Amino acid sequence: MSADAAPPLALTQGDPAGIGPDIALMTWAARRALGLAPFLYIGDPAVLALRARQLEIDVAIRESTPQTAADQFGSSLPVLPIPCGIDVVSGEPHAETAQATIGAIETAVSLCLRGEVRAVVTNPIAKSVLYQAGFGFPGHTEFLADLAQRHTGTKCRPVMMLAGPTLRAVPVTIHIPLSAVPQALTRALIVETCEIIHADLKNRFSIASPRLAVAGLNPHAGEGGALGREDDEIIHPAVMALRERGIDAFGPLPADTMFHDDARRRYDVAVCMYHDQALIPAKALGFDDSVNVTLGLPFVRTSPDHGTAFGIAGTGVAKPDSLVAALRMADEISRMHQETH
Ligand SMILES: NC(=O)C1=CN([C@@H]2O[C@H](COP(=O)(O)OP(=O)(O)OC[C@H]3O[C@@H](n4cnc5c(N)ncnc54)[C@H](O)[C@@H]3O)[C@@H](O)[C@H]2O)C=CC1
Ligand SMILES: NCC(=O)COP(=O)(O)O
Repeated sequence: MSADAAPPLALTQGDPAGIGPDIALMTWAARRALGLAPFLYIGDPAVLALRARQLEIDVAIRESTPQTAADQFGSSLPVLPIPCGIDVVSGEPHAETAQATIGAIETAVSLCLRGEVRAVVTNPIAKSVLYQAGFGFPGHTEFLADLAQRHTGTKCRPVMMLAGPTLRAVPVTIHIPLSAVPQALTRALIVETCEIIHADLKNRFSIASPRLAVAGLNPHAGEGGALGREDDEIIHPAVMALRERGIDAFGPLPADTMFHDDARRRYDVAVCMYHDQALIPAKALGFDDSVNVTLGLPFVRTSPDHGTAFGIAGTGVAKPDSLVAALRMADEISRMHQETH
């Protein structure tokens, strides 16, 4: 790395049988046209080489470190090697690769907390594959918070936000069954989530006075209690508490009418009560270019909004756009963060 160059971004492999390697290769191939910041790929060079042949992408794959990646990025794809230990077949996930997948994430976080990379960008993992290998977290979001906590000794509460050109949306509860949502929703959880959103929209997204639109849980936000009591008894008091703390939160809003074009102009983020309430509008409005960004972490983490897409891995059909958006967002936020520290 030349003396004045910023550290690279870290890009984890994700599930090696998924489209992570495809979109990483496509993104690297378009790096000049897109004006992308250098990234260091953390994963198995053999998987990448095989996928490049399948996709007919002409690329030199070069073993690298955070210190050498930025200089190499123009002429080759820099890789910090973490071998998978088996021959990976596109589209055929295998529990034996789980340790390498997890290892790539752990390595990226360690490097980031040591300042050797600027941000962590993760390719998609298949949760079920990792669960088979004993992975004890619902997804990256919770795992990254645990890693941060282990490194820093400070409690960390992560918040998932899907951010696209026309909508930012946060699910207050994430990967839990729908039937568990009403029990999980508490006034304290909503308030804490909104405080983290408010702080990060100001500090990381430069929104001076973020407006938080809080969704109801039940149809018509409970219709005065006739269609459920959580809206009046949990969500409304949470919104009041937030307003008392000076946060511009409003709601609970009927969720069916808060995502149309005019409604979205009235807020900076939609705070939703469960996974699909947030992710359906986010992906419907911007599947190709939305980014999954984790708020509340002591480092910057972004990810494409989509999953492993095993059915199209190795075919050339996968679009790299959401990964490109995730890399751009990680670059912007981490540069801003460096300037203010
Ligand atoms: N950040 C992460 O690690 C995420 C991981 N997942 C995991 O991914 C796995 C598969 O999940 P699914 O629900 O099937 O969602 P998915 O996003 O992998 O696929 C849904 C549909 O979109 C298509 N698709 C996805 N990405 C695409 C791209 N870049 N270009 C073109 N088409 C694309 C797929 O071919 C499929 O038809 C699951 O195990 C899930 O846990 C899902 C979302 C995020
Ligand atoms: N549905 C979003 C998703 O699964 C991403 O989760 P995470 O791995 O970023 O926690």
